[in-house]
Amino acid sequence: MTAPQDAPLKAPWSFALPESVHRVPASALPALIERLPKAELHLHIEGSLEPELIFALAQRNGVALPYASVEALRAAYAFTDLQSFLDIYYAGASVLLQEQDFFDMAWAYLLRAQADQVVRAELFFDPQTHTERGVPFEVVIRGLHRACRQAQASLGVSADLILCFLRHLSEEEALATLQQALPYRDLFIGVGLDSAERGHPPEKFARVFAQARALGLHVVAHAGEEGPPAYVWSALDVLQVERIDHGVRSVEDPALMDRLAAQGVPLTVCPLSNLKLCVVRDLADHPLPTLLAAGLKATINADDPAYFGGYLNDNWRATFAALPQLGPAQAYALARHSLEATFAPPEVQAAWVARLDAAFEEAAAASAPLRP
Ligand SMILES: Nc1ncnc2[nH]cnc12
Ligand SMILES: [Zn+2]
Repeated sequence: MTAPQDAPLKAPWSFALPESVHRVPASALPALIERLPKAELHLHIEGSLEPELIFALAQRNGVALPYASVEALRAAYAFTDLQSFLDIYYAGASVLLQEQDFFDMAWAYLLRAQADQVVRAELFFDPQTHTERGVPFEVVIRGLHRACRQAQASLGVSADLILCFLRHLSEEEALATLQQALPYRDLFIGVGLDSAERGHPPEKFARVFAQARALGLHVVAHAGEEGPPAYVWSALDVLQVERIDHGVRSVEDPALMDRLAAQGVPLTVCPLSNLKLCVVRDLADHPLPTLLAAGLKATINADDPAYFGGYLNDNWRATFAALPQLGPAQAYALARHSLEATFAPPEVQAAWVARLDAAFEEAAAASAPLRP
């Protein structure tokens, strides 16, 4: 007699779940999560600057820091909202002066990403944070780009850069930054929008995003982190973004949820960031399961790992530990969404998805009961 087949889980996503997903027991999930190939799509490279590297660069560059030690700096990482974090984050970036500093910061992150099985990283950088202090744009982008190329060559990690405009500054300053970036057009793949969200709606940057699109650049924007669902609507309608960064407040607006699901717009969700910046009170309250159940293309990302207590796999681990609604099907969907939401060519994405499927197949086979 053959065992009755489990009814296939009804997945609301754009792909069928491989059959192996149903054969992975929940007990095998923590180890499997560590090994899954993933993409990191929401990572501010300046937010990967660990206190130890801040102190080492401060010493190398003769920069005075307002903290006596690594421990004193780390102790200041107690945030009440986005702005309280940004104040410390911009201060930390002040030690970055030379091309080698930008390389060292990005290289440290890329090594860490490789350990978390990141196959693709699309890294945000904030040039205005540096050019405002007199560091030339070229110094910033050449150091970061060299680390990305070396990651592909020696770590097998595919990495590219996304230039973010600071939304607390004016659109004129963003336009000037885009002009400054044009000679280096081949060294970055897109533009984004970050920094203080409240009071700085996406429509403030309509013209600079139109210019970026006309140049053939990819476009993404932070929206719906602290800001209202209306900012997600205008990021889609006015900026015409391809992905929404964060977007967690979309759960407050059922019509917006329908739109995001119908259009398959990826959301780059950052659970530990949301916890540390008090966007959610507890990870157990995080809307990620609701987003997935509604068929949205949600992904897990680290945002600013040096400040929020964890890199990519730390985010996966903490999120799955806090939310029992998340099982093997959701792990598969989250990893697959991340790979298919990259700006890599479709055939490259397909090769990564094949590795994802193989990881699930291997875990299912290893968990199968032995036949007598
Ligand atoms: N979480 C975040 N939100 C907005 N801007 C940022 N810059 C760095 N991290 C950020
Ligand atoms: Zn962010």
